[in-house]
Amino acid sequence: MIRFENVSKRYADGTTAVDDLSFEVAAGELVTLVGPSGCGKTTTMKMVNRLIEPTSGRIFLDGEDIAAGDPVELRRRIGYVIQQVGLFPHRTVLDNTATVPHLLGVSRKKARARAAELLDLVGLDPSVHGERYPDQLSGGQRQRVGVARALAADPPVLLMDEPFGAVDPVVRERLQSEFLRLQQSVRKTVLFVTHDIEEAVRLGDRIAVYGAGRIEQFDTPATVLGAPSGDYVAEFVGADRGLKRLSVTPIEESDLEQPPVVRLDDALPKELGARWAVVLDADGDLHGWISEEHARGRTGTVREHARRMEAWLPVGASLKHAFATMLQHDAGWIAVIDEESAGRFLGVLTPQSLHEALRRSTAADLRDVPRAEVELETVPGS
Ligand SMILES: Nc1ncnc2c1ncn2[C@@H]1O[C@H](COP(=O)(O)OP(=O)(O)OP(=O)(O)O)[C@@H](O)[C@H]1O
Repeated sequence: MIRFENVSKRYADGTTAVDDLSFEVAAGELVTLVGPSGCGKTTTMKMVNRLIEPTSGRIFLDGEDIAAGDPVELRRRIGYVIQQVGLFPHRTVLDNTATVPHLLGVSRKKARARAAELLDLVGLDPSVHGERYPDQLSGGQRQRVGVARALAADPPVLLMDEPFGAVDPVVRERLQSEFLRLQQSVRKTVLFVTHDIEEAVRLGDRIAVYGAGRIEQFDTPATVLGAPSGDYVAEFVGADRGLKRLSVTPIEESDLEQPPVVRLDDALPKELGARWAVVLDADGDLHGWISEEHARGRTGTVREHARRMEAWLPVGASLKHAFATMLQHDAGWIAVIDEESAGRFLGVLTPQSLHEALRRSTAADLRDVPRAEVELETVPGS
């Protein structure tokens, strides 16, 4: 969808901002450009919508060399979100969002109706926030309007330059989750600039890690974290990259252990055969758990002695989420269920299997990377 071919940019004062850059972004892919200040991320992005022209090399959008066409026409196909949102101060939020489609010839009524839908999509209530002016919104709400406005003309490509940089960390995390959810439904081709590695890892299908004017590594978050291409990337992603990797590795069914299982309506067994067992209902759904200590010497049914399960997660949740849940409930294991099939119990994850899962994902992602270059950190407590 977007292809850079040997692109360089030298500014008039001799600064080489981007040096012989070649990469490709697939349709519907979200690529984060991450790196320290001044490494050329913004320059890269602004060459895509021709706010900056390259000194050499070519950029293709959907197979067409962008230098050949009209820049205004080009920008209609590209949404642009920046940190200083740039909303019109004297227009309401709804009008701000409807402006571009209206300029493109959509009737005012239709443009406003679409704007209301988009505000809703980014988590703003059009009937409440739509009639306000930009200075009557919080920073996070203004950023949401920025995203809604960029989507208003339904462009296939979105360029986002530190869009969540100006808000506090809690709001930023919320905006990131909302944006990820939104991207799942709109599937735009996105270039997203950030200097925050956490943000890059969380949002990117792939990450381009920049050194001065060049991409040092361009790969999935899991691979960048599991096998940094060299000292520069290793240092940039941070010494805690093993922990960061937890957040990009989902729990898979094959990671799970199978503990003893008892049914709710069974008679209490004499021995559980383990320190604890999982309790399922007649449909195989998770009910809770029972401990050997609690069951020993007692009679009756499992139901009378079972405890409710607090620590559980759906399959597909991240290993980080699993680890956090274990800590939160002070639990040595957590149950994993299949939400798609109404909560069917699949198995449990322990610190041991969590560590194994991390190893498994590293091995799977890094098939082509020599073993000696793969670094893993152990999970604390395992
Ligand atoms: N108009 C310009 N004239 C001269 N040099 C420029 C110009 N714009 C940017 N530069 C330089 O080009 C280099 C890359 O700048 P760019 O804005 O692309 O970096 P960045 O990675 O986006 O940085 P930041 O994270 O700080 O925004 C920097 O050294 C910058 O000083």
